[in-house]
Amino acid sequence: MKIKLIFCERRVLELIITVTLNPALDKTINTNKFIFGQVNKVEKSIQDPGGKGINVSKVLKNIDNINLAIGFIGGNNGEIIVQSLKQMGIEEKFTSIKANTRMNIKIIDGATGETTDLNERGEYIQKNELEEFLSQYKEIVRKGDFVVIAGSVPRGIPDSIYYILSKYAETVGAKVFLDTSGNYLKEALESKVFLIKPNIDELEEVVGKKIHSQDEILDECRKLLDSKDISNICLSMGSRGAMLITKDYVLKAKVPIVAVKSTVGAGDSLLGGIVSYLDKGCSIEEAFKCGVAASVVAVTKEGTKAPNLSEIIKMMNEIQVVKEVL
Ligand SMILES: Nc1ncnc2c1ncn2[C@@H]1O[C@H](COP(=O)(O)OP(=O)(O)OP(=O)(O)O)[C@@H](O)[C@H]1O
Ligand SMILES: O=P(O)(O)OC[C@@]1(O)O[C@H](CO)[C@@H](O)[C@@H]1O
Repeated sequence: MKIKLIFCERRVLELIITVTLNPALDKTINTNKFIFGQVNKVEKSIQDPGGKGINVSKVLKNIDNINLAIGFIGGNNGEIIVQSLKQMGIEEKFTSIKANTRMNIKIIDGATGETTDLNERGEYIQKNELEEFLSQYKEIVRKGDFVVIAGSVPRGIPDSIYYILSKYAETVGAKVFLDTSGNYLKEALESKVFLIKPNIDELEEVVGKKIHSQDEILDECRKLLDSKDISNICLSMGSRGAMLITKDYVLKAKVPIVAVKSTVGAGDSLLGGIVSYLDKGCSIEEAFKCGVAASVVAVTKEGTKAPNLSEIIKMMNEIQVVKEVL
């Protein structure tokens, strides 16, 4: 593992930075059976700090990777998130905003195991708040860093924001890991990105067409890798596992059948596991296996909870990664 000395005023070596512009306090509501349009009895509800970058930070912390969480935070919900991160021992340097950070509701139907997400858009970010964040970002990100940019973007911020952040990282020599969708993803792909983690819907959105088979997935990913400056596409496919596609080969991983408690944050655990093991100096194959294992453990946990190291290592024994040369 790279030795990293922290912080924040004087930091010496490389760092993993997670960027969550639109964090959320995730409220998970468990019902025995969720019936739309009727009164539903809540069996249990819990709250977790959430937002995709923050979830990646939680995984990294559990696997012992020092990392710094940044983005926007405000109000009561923001305070709860910051306190939770402190308790977990996660370093943060969020930019304070006037508005309250959003709350996202996750409804779990105990009968089907399905999750329904009600995600708020996130309040407006003021111009001065964005400027403060950008100047802090530029102070923090340095050569050799891993920058994980993930999730949606709150109102008041241009579509080009992830392009701006990624281009800056490229300029200073930091590696970018990106997990977002829509225009934010499309625009960011005009910069150099080390890895993107779309699900099928997000991939279809980027390539502008429906994808029906695995051959088509590989074709479309190869076209994307040829036309953009992306090194790796990690495609998450829910209970069908994941693939990691490069110009030369594809890694395929199936996942075991597990008792699912909540799928929220599974994709973030996949990304977190990959980033963690790459940071420890492992090969992309090992890192991918770690990510897949982390994501499988994540779905067995209630709410938006991150898998821990021993659970991930145990699960890695059950994940087979097959490599096919393209
Ligand atoms: N039902 C499941 N059983 C086992 N593993 C699962 C299941 N659902 C998801 N996973 C694992 O989690 C990974 C990520 O899941 P998914 O493709 O749903 O991510 P996502 O769409 O990015 O989700 P999110 O945005 O909520 O994190 C999958 O590639 C798989 O490894
Ligand atoms: O609205 P976004 O930013 O796309 O997604 C937000 C979110 O659903 O993503 C995480 C799970 O991946 C949750 O913690 C959080 O509520």
